[in-house]
Amino acid sequence: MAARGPAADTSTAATPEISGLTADSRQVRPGMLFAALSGTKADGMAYAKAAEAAGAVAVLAGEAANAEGLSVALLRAAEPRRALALLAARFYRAQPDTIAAVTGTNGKTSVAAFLRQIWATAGHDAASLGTIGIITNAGERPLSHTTPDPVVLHKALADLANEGVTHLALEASSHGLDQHRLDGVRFSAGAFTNITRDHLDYHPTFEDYFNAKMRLFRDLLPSGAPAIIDADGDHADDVVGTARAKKLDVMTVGERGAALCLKGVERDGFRQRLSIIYRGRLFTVLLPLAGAFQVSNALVSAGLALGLGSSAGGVFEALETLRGAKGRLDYVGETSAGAPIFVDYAHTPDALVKALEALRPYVTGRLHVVFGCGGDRDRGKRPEMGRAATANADMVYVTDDNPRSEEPAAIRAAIMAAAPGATEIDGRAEAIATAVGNLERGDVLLVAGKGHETGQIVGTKVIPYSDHEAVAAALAAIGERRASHA
Ligand SMILES: CC(=O)N[C@H]1[C@@H](OP(=O)(O)OP(=O)(O)OC[C@H]2O[C@@H](n3ccc(=O)[nH]c3=O)[C@H](O)[C@@H]2O)O[C@H](CO)[C@@H](O)[C@@H]1O[C@H](C)C(=O)N[C@@H](C)C(=O)N[C@H](CCC(=O)O)C(=O)O
Ligand SMILES: Nc1ncnc2c1ncn2[C@@H]1O[C@H](COP(=O)(O)OP(=O)(O)OP(=O)(O)O)[C@@H](O)[C@H]1O
Ligand SMILES: N[C@H](CCC[C@H](N)C(=O)O)C(=O)O
Ligand SMILES: [Mg+2]
Repeated sequence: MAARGPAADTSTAATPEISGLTADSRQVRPGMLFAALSGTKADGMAYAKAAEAAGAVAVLAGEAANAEGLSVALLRAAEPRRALALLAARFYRAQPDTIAAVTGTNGKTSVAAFLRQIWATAGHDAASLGTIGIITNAGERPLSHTTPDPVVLHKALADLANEGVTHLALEASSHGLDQHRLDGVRFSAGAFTNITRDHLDYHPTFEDYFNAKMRLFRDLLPSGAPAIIDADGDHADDVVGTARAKKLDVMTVGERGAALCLKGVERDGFRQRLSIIYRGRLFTVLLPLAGAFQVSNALVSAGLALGLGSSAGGVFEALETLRGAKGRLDYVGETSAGAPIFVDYAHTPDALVKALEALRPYVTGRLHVVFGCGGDRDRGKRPEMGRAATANADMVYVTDDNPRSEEPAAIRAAIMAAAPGATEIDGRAEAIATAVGNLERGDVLLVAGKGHETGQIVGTKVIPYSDHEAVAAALAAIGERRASHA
């Protein structure tokens, strides 16, 4: 391909053939274009010469970039991240025909997983892409980000399309939207779950966080595309306003929903019987998942499928066979006294409240929770999660999540300051073992924050670790049985 991107302004006459694209000088191979991006830690322009030495034939950079010392073509763009994304879209070309994006603080992974299952039930070759990787009818492959950088993303889209995937549900993170990782993706529909506190280490204010999410509706979805919005959360009206301003086909869902209106929910063991009005007709659905939050996620995913043309009968039938995404309120076993244990990915204050509320109906004794907070992430979440745990659980164990570069004891102390009566335990497996050992008949244990993760990030190292395995080991250690299904 020629190096001229749609948003780029070429400053030299040369238009070399480009063999590949990267924003990381360490990944440059001969013939590639190097995008010199200004990031949170470094300025990519500092690596332009290294990229040239490694064989880059063009450098994409911001408008103020200085070509001095560079002998390869320098492309300048007002928004180099966007230009890189558009170049990646042109370079890899193929994308699944139908791509739906879901944004929101919590529920993206779950909605993407549900939509993939609804489409697969309808006979489509469907996939999902996000925090738990890329999942197709044929298998799974991991990703390092919820929303991958544009080069990784567009290569994945082309691979999926070439493998025959026609329907893709993907997660749009606020970092991804803010950093233009999704620009150039041909979206057919979008959805919004909810917005509560998260990522205020990266976004200067909550308003900035909200506005980053709104890029999906304002900048990325084409006019007329379905926009499914959970109407029951705070700020839903502002999202509806943004979507209407772009002339999207707004479908609200939930108790206050106009397109899918939730009329009633009855608990049936760990299942829930839902009464839903759609186009004036009443549908009853037996959802095989626990928790009010999963009802919201099921409605958002159903709205996406319906908005994109699936039949109502097929969609509501598919909801009856949904499986939760891995590590989202996963039942992992129980003690011989019958106290069940769940692993969940709640790592925000609201998610912790919602996960504990989901389990409260099953508790006749005490609700226990083991959790920590990630290092190098929004510090304001720590006291809020401490408060959420003490207000909604009876036994609180504060331990480590992914400490990253931070001192684990300091993270725990910030949570403990807002969690009176909690027990602090150094070491996540130890905390789980203690909590499991304390379970009595009628109790329930929630292990929150790491969900599907298979490693613990300590410093820059990833140590193999899984909450599922830690629970199994804790049960084995006290000679209790582990349930055979998850
Ligand atoms: C804060 C953030 O989002 N950072 C991401 C961003 O890095 P950055 O642009 O700030 O990079 P930087 O380190 O300042 O470097 C600037 C530029 O110099 C380049 N460089 C740097 C060193 C070198 O030797 N050569 C070189 O070319 C870098 O490749 C980069 O392009 O772009 C990088 C390349 O795509 C990402 O790997 C990196 O993700 C970091 C590791 C990260 O942890 N991101 C998380 C917070 C994230 O994105 N999370 C979201 C949301 C999760 C959720 O809520 O679900 C996600 O979508 O996963
Ligand atoms: N609709 C929802 N409302 C509130 N909390 C939710 C909702 N859906 C899921 N949760 C909680 O948030 C956790 C994460 O859910 P999920 O992985 O689906 O969200 P996500 O938006 O993809 O998160 P991440 O940004 O970390 O990728 C769940 O384990 C659960 O505790
Ligand atoms: N995508 C989220 C995941 C957090 C998971 C939690 N285990 C942690 O490490 O804080 C983030 O990067 O903020
Ligand atoms: Mg996710």
